[in-house]
Amino acid sequence: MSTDSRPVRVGILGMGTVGQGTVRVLLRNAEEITRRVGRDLRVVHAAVRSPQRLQGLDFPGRVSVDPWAVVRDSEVDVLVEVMGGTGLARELILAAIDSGKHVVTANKALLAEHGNEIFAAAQRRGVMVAFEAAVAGAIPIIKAIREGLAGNRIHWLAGIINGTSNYILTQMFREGWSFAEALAKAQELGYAEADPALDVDGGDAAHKITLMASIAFGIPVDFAHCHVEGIRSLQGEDVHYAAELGYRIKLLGIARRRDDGVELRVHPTLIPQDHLLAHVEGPFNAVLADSDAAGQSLYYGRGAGGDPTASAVVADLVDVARTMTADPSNRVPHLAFQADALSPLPLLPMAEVESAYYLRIQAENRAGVLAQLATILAEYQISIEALVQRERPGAASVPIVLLLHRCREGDLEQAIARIEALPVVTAAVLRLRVESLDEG
Ligand SMILES: NC(=O)C1=CN([C@@H]2O[C@H](COP(=O)(O)OP(=O)(O)OC[C@H]3O[C@@H](n4cnc5c(N)ncnc54)[C@H](OP(=O)(O)O)[C@@H]3O)[C@@H](O)[C@H]2O)C=CC1
Ligand SMILES: N[C@@H](CCO)C(=O)O
Repeated sequence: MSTDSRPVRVGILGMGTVGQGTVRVLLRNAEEITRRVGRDLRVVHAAVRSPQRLQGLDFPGRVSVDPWAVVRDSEVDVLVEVMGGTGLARELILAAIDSGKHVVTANKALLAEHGNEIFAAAQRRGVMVAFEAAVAGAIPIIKAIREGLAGNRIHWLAGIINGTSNYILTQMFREGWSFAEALAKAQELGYAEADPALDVDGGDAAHKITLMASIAFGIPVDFAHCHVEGIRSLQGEDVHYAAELGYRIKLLGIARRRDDGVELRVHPTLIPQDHLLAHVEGPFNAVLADSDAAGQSLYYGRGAGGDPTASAVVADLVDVARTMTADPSNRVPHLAFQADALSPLPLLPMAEVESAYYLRIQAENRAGVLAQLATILAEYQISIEALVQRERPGAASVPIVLLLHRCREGDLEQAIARIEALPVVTAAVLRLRVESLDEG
């Protein structure tokens, strides 16, 4: 039992999907939480732009429309930031840290872009910034990597870490919904970001893999060098060709440590259809970690939505409440490694990445085309593993799908430029990466 039995007083910025979920979970599980912490966690003040959003919620504290009122409230010990954005949210969090408040946030965009500044400020002031909810919703992935795998050298992480885009891919390609229908439903269910382009264009997954790379490899947060591609370019025919070749397509975030640097990338990826990750559907997330002692470990759960995200926010509140009286130097470091022991490993450009590839090449429907493609690829020492070409009698052009063995992306890009310049090739080449997700 803690020696300080006073309630820990919580202020919340934002009472939308996550904010309301957090209050609901805190109220519903109050007794269990108190038994775990040894003190009550009590929400005393919340900020929301439209207070009518709180109708129907048995909200126990004060409500302000001005978020600064919560930050400046001397009765607030811990600030939960779940309003989103990277401008005002940054100022509010820095001010809260400056006044000695601990912070819990679900805001991956803010931490991916300003994490180094925020963690440094918290380190100086001796307060905690906890962010379990920022990555993979309910899955305790930050704790798993930062603490559970702390004895390992982590080789790589690969994750389905955007619930909205995984939900859209599932509904489009398994249920036959349109992109617009699936996105609208994801927004209605509270999965999507305020700006859903962040979900479908890969930015949200990039924020998350950037944070995970930092805690896995002990490197500063460097979102600017993360390579990002989303799901908009995917077509039904790619999903079907991939299936024919034995693969499923998922939006993956990948962070891989190499001797010469770190690969950090988000893109649609073909993965073997019998792999566990291939069966992660709807708003669920999963992260596969490959490390030297543990081998491969897989973490699976709900990646978005009010209650699942609240589960992570409340877990962080419990952690903060348990350790807020401890000497700051004895707490778990924000980025898993001691702040003065971060590695300068560079993030590698995509040209240096090695992968297998799927190409869809639209070309004139006549003899000799395949030979031209094979000749160009051979000049870059790129070999073909499999090929799919359907007869389409009478069609002026046909898709040719190639599965390529592993090669350097810079070489492939040069070969693709040569292929696109061929007079027989009628459209831009679609290039997707293929990952076997094998150990090591
Ligand atoms: N939804 C999810 O599944 C997950 C979300 N997150 C992150 O959590 C954060 C919140 O997301 P979510 O709950 O979905 O977002 P919502 O849009 O549902 O809620 C945001 C809340 O913040 C309030 N707000 C925004 N700006 C201000 C302001 N200037 N002053 C006062 N209140 C403000 C809004 O008020 P009003 O309602 O009046 O506009 C609203 O109550 C984001 O950073 C998001 O990326 C993280 C993991 C999962
Ligand atoms: N918009 C995010 C919320 C969870 O971080 C997603 O869909 O995964």
